[in-house]
Amino acid sequence: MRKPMVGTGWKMNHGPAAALTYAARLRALLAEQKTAGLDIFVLPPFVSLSAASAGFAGSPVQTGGQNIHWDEAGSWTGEISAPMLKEVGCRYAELAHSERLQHFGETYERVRLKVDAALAADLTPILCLGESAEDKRLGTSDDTLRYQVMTALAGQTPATIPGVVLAYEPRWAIGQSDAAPPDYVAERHAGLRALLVDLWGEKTAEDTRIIYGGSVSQTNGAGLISLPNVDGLFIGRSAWTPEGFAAMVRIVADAKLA
Ligand SMILES: O=C(COP(=O)(O)O)[C@@H](O)CO
Repeated sequence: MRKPMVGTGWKMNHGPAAALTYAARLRALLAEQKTAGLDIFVLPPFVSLSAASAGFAGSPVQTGGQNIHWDEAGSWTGEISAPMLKEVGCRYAELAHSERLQHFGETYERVRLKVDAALAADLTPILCLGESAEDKRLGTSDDTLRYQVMTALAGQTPATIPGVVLAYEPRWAIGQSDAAPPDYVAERHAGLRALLVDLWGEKTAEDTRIIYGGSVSQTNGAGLISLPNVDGLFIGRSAWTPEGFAAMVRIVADAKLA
C-alpha cells in the first residue's frame, strides 16, 4: 500500500519567526484531526528550516528543502547541500519545481545528480514533473513526462525508485484559479504509473507514490485526491495558512483513511 501524502511548498514565504508561529498553530489544529497513516510535509525557505524543524519536532509534520546542490560541500556560492538539509532535520528535498526550471535554469540532467545526492543523504526526493501549455496544446504531454522521468531517474533501480516521490504538476496549472481538470489529471497519472511499470516493473510501480500539485484548493481537493493513481496533494497558496493546510490534511484523510 502506498502511504498517502499531503504537503505544502511555502516558496519564498514565511521567515523563521513566521515559521514558528505557523508550526505552533498547525500542530494545535492537527492534534484535533486524523493524521496517523499520512505523510505530511512542509517545505519552507532555507532560512526557516531550522525554526520549522524545531517547531514541528514530535508532530506528524516533517520538513524539507525546496532545492539542493548535487555536491556534498565545496565552492558553490549560494548553494545548500543535501547533508545540510539533513542536519537541520529535513526528511525531503523538492527537485525540479517548474519555477526553478523557468527562472533559474534548472535542467533534468542536473536534477538527476540531485536525485542521487538526496538519496545518498537519506532524504526523500520530491521530483516535480510537468508539461508546458505548449506540450498540452500539441498533445505531447506524455512524451515530455517520459523524458523528465527517464532523465532525472536514469541510473535508479527497481529498489530505489519507491524512495522517490513523483509530483505531477502541470506547469500551466500552477498559480492559477483552478487545478487541471480531473479527467486530465487521471490520464497523466495513469500514464506515469504505466511508465513506471514499463521502466522498472509492476512491483516498483505499485510501490511508488505519485502526487498532484497545481492550484489545489479546498474546492477541488476532494475530487483530485479521490482519483485513481493520485497518492497525495501538493499545495501552494491554499496551504500557506495553518488553517488552510489543516483543511487540506482533512480532505486527504477523509478520502484515503478508513
Ligand atoms: O507550485 C505548486 C503549486 O502552487 P499553487 O499555488 O497551489 O498553484 C506546488 O509545487 C506546491 O508548492
